[in-house]
Amino acid sequence: MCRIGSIKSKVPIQPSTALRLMLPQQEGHDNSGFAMVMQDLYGIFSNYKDKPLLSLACTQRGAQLVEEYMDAHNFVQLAEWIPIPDKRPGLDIQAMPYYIFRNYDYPEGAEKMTQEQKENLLLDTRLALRKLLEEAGEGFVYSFWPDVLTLKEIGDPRDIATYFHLWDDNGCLAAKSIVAQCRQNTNYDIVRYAAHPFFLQGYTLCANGENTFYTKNKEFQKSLHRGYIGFESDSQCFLNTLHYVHHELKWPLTYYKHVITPLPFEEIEQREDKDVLTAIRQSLANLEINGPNTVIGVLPDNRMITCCDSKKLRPVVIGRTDDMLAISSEVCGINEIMPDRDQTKDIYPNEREIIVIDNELEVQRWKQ
Ligand SMILES: NC(=O)CC[C@H](N)C(=O)O
Repeated sequence: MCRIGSIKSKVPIQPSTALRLMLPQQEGHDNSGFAMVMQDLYGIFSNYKDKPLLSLACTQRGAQLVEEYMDAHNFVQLAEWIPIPDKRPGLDIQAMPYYIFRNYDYPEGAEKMTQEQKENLLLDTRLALRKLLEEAGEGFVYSFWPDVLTLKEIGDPRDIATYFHLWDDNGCLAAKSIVAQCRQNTNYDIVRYAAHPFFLQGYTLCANGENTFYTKNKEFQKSLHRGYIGFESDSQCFLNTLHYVHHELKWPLTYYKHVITPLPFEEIEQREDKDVLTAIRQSLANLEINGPNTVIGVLPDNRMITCCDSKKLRPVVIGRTDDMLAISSEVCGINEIMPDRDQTKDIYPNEREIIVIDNELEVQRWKQ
């Protein structure tokens, strides 16, 4: 069983806090993937919050291919962070030669584009870079979006942090939102793209569990949107459905839960909104999920969410102080980073709700 965790804070935090949240939970994963997505960035990217940030891991040739592509498509490089790794012997990490985090200015003429056109440009650019690197076997690209940084690796999270100097708290990387996952592979090959969280057009998501409707979800999703690709982990289906319901159909977020874990027909019959709920069940049955699962997500407006499968077969807990809130598979992670919080205020979400944390750290519980 993987472990998932996230922190939303009023003051910027560094990755070491997210690692301290995750490490006490290490019994639950097998070093098959560690990743984190940082959003609402401070540190070295603070002056470029509105400019798209590319996160990739590649070879030297891969870096060259990306540069050529970006030049040819008139993206102008603004700022860059290329970590100089700590290569001490004995670290459990399957590192790539280069990690590149680079802000670009939009191509000329982008100021006339609508928000939707810009979002499509960024997605299409990421997909094109992914294809380029994949075909050449020279690297991986994880996100290309303003104010979002993704780091993915295979190995022991503690060693990965050492490799990237994340224990040093040197102020380079800081954010008000971090989502992290330590993976236990229950799917197929161990590959970088399978490390959660996954990212798509402002939506971030990681999961703990199994989606036994993976094949059904995947076949349907492939026909819905060009961004629904890869499927290296069954959990990517949760992200695609979140994006589809909220971004493509533009439905209120509450319907996400009704799509992935609909109420039983007997319960729907008792509800005032039974026509809508029945229509959803009938038309989007292929997006229902099954199996034990908990997910943590972040929306384009930076709200953070969590919800569980319909039987609550995977744990999750939320703890908070005045300035910081954390979601975690296990309470021991929260105890580590917030030992002095009021534990009586911890929230254990139930199987029929979505928890939404807004940017003031107010917690809303939306009953399905
Ligand atoms: N152990 C887990 O929770 C695994 C999550 C998911 N099934 C994956 O392999 O990516």
